[in-house]
Amino acid sequence: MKTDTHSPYLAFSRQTWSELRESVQLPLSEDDLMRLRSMNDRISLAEVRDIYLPLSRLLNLYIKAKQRRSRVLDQFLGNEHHHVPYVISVAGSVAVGKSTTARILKTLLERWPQHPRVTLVTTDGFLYPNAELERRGLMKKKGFPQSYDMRRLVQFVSDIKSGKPGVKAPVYSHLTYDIVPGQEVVVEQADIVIIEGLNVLQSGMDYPHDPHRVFVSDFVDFSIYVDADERLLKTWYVERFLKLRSGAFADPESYFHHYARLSEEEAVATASRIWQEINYKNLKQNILPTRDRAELILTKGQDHQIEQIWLKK
Ligand SMILES: Nc1ncnc2c1ncn2[C@@H]1O[C@H](COP(=O)(O)OP(=O)(O)O)[C@@H](O)[C@H]1O
Ligand SMILES: CC(C)(COP(=O)(O)O)[C@@H](O)C(=O)NCCC(=O)O
Repeated sequence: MKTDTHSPYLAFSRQTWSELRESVQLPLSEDDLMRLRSMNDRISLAEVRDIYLPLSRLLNLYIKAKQRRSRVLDQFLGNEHHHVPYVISVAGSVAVGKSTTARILKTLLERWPQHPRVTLVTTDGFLYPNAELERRGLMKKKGFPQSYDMRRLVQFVSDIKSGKPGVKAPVYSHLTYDIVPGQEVVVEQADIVIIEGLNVLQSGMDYPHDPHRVFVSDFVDFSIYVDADERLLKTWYVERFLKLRSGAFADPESYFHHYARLSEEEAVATASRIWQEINYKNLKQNILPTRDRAELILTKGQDHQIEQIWLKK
């Protein structure tokens, strides 16, 4: 572990961090391993053991401390104890692996007796529907601050943190490339809510078109930023696009059905263009500048291996 007195972060190498797994009392069961494997067969189980397992232990300690603190406050105020979920956010570029990280954390955190109910929410549900984006001339700006109904997202997180029952979030489909009418995720009795999206560390400054004073981060207990070199990000974006081309794009319901007919070379060129014109621009302008607001930064190298961990002191 490196300590630089001027940095707000403690820096861990992969090796030092992985040694912390010794302190984890809940080893992975065969069942956990099966669940993780069925989620994404490219996830390395060594990675789960060395990186994500110690992280789940750290989160478990933070959550228990927060639960104790809120019981003390209720006792002091003479209030009946009410249950409020612990909120974890996961930020980073498109294709860095936010949703995979969020799903691994959900699987691991559910195993702890203090917080078995974990709900996952993605902020893409708060994108404006395509019809509205078209009306505003924003179809090529999906993922940029202007493309989200940020006030609705902030209200959603605020409702969760005020302990409201049955808080609802809209749902986005990567297949139809649009909000799914009538579908919603309901957050009910959750011990932990994981909110994943490229915008979760953004503040009012990032929304000059719609300035607001309350941010998602005001309601988040622990924030994570998943980071990687931009060349790796582009490779992962193109690889995912190629995978979708031979899978989901073949579905006539898919917004990108016409991409299924592209040759491999054409598909790589199309994905590279979308990356360069939309997602890379968004990364540079709106996502990367929020990285240092995170409590924890996971820096990935080749094959999604986490090489460095930065934890705020
Ligand atoms: N830990 C990991 N190990 C192996 N592959 C991964 C890992 N995380 C993500 N991927 C792959 O990288 C691509 C992007 O991941 P995804 O979670 O969809 O990213 P995001 O939600 O940030 O857009 C996907 O093809 C996914 O299978
Ligand atoms: C819906 C998104 C903004 C969000 O990305 P995610 O949270 O899945 O990383 C992104 O996947 C997207 O659609 N970007 C627009 C350009 C593109 O089609 O990739």
